[in-house]
Amino acid sequence: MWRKVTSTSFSSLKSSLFFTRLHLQQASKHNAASASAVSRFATIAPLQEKDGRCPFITFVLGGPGSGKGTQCIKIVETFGFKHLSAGDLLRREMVSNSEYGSMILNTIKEGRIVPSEVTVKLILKEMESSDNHKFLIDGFPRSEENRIAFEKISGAEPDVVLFFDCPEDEMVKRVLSRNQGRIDDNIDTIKKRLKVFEALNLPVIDYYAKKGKVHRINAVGTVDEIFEQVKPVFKACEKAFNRS
Ligand SMILES: Nc1ncnc2c1ncn2[C@@H]1O[C@H](COP(=O)(O)OP(=O)(O)OP(=O)(O)O)[C@@H](O)[C@H]1O
Ligand SMILES: O=c1ccn([C@@H]2O[C@H](COP(=O)(O)O)[C@@H](O)[C@H]2O)c(=O)[nH]1
Ligand SMILES: [Mg+2]
Repeated sequence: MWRKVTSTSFSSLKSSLFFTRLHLQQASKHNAASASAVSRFATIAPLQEKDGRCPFITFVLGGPGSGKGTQCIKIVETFGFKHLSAGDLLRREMVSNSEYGSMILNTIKEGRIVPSEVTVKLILKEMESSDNHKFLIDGFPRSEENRIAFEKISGAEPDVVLFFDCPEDEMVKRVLSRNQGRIDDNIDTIKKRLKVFEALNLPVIDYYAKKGKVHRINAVGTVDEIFEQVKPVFKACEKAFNRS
């Protein structure tokens, strides 16, 4: 549970983040009590502080093959985040004898989006069990429904949203040469993923852009060139990393 801030020396950024979260958490409690839509999440608890520090949450968004995972590895090395790829969590769940296994397999094959209930549960479980309090949530939220579910259940909003903006032909080229044996790295599924990205994921980016949280990264160039655009985003947040 977030602790109430009493000091007046906090920066406006910090207090606005805190009060956004407090507001969301209060809204979450209210909604959990009153809205049946949320009742199916009842077994998931809102995010807790870790060692007196608020979780620092980054959503890493961009189309298929835009380089999210590649840049997350570099962010982890430089800034010490915990990287949670929603796609990786779903693939792990799929091969773990889970009741959701065949549903996840079929959904990924079709390039569609797994129900929020499943994905949010997996993400929050990983966040709760991590010693880290700085998270890169890669490839999530995929839709407004995902976003609303995450905010309601966790009681938190992202501090930062990275958007890797990449032309479609470059994304297709990268995915087709990825060679990691993914069942969705074929031209038919890629076309579907691109459509889903445009229809459902861009509205999430628009939503956070209106809140001033989106950092657009030009995802064309070498991995190092792209990381040069990413670095200042987190350098500017270093004070916020350890807020309580
Ligand atoms: N800047 C770059 N230039 C060329 N290739 C790149 C670049 N960044 C990543 N790649 C390569 O493109 C492929 C896709 O990258 P990555 O897996 O990071 O994308 P992603 O956004 O995580 O994709 P997905 O949403 O499908 O998981 C990988 O093979 C990666 O090595
Ligand atoms: O929040 C999520 C994330 C992913 N999926 C499904 O997994 C695949 C692959 O995701 P990557 O981020 O490219 O690894 C995606 O196309 C979706 O089918 C999801 O449903 N929800
Ligand atoms: Mg990825």
